[in-house]
Amino acid sequence: MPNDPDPPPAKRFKPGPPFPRVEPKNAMLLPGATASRRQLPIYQTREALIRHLRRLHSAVLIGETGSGKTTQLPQYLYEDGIGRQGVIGITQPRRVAAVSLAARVAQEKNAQLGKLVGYTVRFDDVSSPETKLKFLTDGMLLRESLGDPLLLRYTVVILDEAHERSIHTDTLLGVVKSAQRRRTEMNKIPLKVIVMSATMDVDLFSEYFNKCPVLYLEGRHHPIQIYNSKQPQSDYLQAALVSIFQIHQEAPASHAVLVFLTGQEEIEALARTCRDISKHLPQNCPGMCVVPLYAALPHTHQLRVFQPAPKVHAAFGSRKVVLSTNIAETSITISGIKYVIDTGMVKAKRYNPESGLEVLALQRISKAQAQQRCGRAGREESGFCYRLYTEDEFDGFMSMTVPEIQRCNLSSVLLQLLALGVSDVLSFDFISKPSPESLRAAVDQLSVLGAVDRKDERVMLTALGKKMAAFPLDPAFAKQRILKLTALTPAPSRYSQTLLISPGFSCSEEILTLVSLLSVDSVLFNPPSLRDEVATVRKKFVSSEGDHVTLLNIYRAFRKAGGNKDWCRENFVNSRNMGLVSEMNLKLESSLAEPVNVRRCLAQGLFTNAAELQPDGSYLTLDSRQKVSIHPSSVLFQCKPACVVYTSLTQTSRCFIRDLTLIDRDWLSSEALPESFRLRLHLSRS
Ligand SMILES: Nc1ncnc2c1ncn2[C@@H]1O[C@H](COP(=O)(O)OP(=O)(O)OP(=O)(O)O)[C@@H](O)[C@H]1O
Repeated sequence: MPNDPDPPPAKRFKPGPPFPRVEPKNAMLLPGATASRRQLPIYQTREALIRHLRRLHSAVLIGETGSGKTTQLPQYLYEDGIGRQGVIGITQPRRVAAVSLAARVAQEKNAQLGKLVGYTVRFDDVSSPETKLKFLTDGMLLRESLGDPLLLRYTVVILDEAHERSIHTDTLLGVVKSAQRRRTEMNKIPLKVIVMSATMDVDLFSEYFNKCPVLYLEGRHHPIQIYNSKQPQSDYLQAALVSIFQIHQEAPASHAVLVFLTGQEEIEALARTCRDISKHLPQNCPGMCVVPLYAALPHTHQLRVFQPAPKVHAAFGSRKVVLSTNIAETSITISGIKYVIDTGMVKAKRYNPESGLEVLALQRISKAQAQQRCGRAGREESGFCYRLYTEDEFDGFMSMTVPEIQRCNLSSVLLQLLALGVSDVLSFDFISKPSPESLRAAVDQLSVLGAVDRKDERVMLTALGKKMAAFPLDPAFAKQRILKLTALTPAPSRYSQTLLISPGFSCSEEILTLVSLLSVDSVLFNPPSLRDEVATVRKKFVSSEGDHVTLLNIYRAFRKAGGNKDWCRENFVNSRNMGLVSEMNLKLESSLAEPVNVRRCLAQGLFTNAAELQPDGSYLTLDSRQKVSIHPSSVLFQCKPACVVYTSLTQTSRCFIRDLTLIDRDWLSSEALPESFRLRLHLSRS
């Protein structure tokens, strides 16, 4: 470790109050409970819980992180014969949680994964007709509801981690509530709904489900000692680095560390620094195995966090240090984690309905998130949480995270609701209403795309809109031959336009392929430590026309190589994710369309995402006049093109545009684009 003037954590941090601990009382042994299951706090209340839940239609369940809600409650219900006529579905905001929880519960039930206990997540369905306990992402259940609005396959739906308030959870809450009511009205098997979390606004949820009872689970399995920084930290990354190495030099190697950071680049950079520093530590220090975890990481790599650290140091063992985004914040148990380091920061979506811009911006977490982060320690034994912010700073955090539905573009959600037959989408029973401006902006956008018609105050799905809604990607993917895409998530609605107009440019195959490539998890590996090597091998694919054409070149080469794994490794291509796109029957032939057609089509489809070079070298978005910069990962980074369209916008130190295509500004004057946009374009030029 380089000269480090900071005192050890115990001196830099101030202890906060420990989590309360409830000693287990004498409990009756129930069938199906193994010793470790019986030790969880929820076990003490099993009988009472079941008694209440047997008669309740809806309930809110709140209990400490790690008390056993997610892994135990579904098993209790099943073991006590509740909901056995159908499936007990447990939703999770994230895929990695759904998969790891299903694996844990299957193990506890001594069952083969995919039989009694299974999961369904994007691209991966490990369930069968035998599956009674099914873990799934809330997005997947929402998808299922399109084909089965009453959710008749389910007898119980447990909405877990409801405090996260993702757009899918909030929409699902309304869908589940409506299915429950309609099933009762139609005398069908009732649907039991249980909303769970350790950190939620219980009154809000109880009120929403007709003032249903709130069940409190008392007790914490293992104590967690929280320490707050004594001083505000000006550089949370540096503070995290110092804390990691102080723990590393003081604690036994078996004590793993989990650090919460904000995004891929930050994580990869810190991982590199940690690996470099750990090489220069004294001989008697344990080895360090740094494991990154973020959404864009291939799924198999994500699962590495659950494995023990490989023995890199024969004599002193090696410590697992997990560097993660908020993907590890809720639900999951990572074995060995004794220490959590919480930077208090997160990258979250923000939407401005006036500009139509949706950006990812760095911000402080909420108190609920801080508590969830803490709860990732102390799961197998007592733990510690080092918060890189002071108690005063913590007091200033918002208590709950602002629901995503109030800070993102709503067009995909509205389209799904319309497809579900919701007659009045603008007054849909959302648990927290989105702003009228966002709703109006979403309707406007769908209307520009031809997905909806407006009559008076009513919004109706057009025949085209119905087709669009059949696909989870985005309204515009309504094309029969990509039916296999049904497992993808919604992409920004701006792709819609692109796909719709692609036949006019004779480049439907290219655009379909592009949208798929941009919608699956990253198809390319870009390890920062090998940046130069990656740049060298990618040179042969790079097009001066931009990232989209470059991506198509890589895809074509992948198909030509027959998806060969060695080829993928050499070219830093993620063979699994690329293979998924290829399996979708996107047989892109080599010279179907001229790249210029693809670019023209992208320009017209993504017209709201156009940006123009300014005399001072910066870029301004044409629609909302926002200052942006080209992200260094773009092949156009060095070229300073005059005008581009981009796929996404990320705000970190600056507002970066990513995945670009070079365009001619005049293409944006096309009659096909809305009059209002052309007028604005004209004004900006004059
Ligand atoms: N994969 C696992 N490996 C080891 N122990 C596990 C695993 N999953 C769960 N556990 C044990 O079971 C306990 C309960 O986990 P569970 O996910 O059911 O709690 P929870 O109350 O839902 O927590 P949270 O609110 O954090 O999701 C954990 O604290 C841990 O002791």
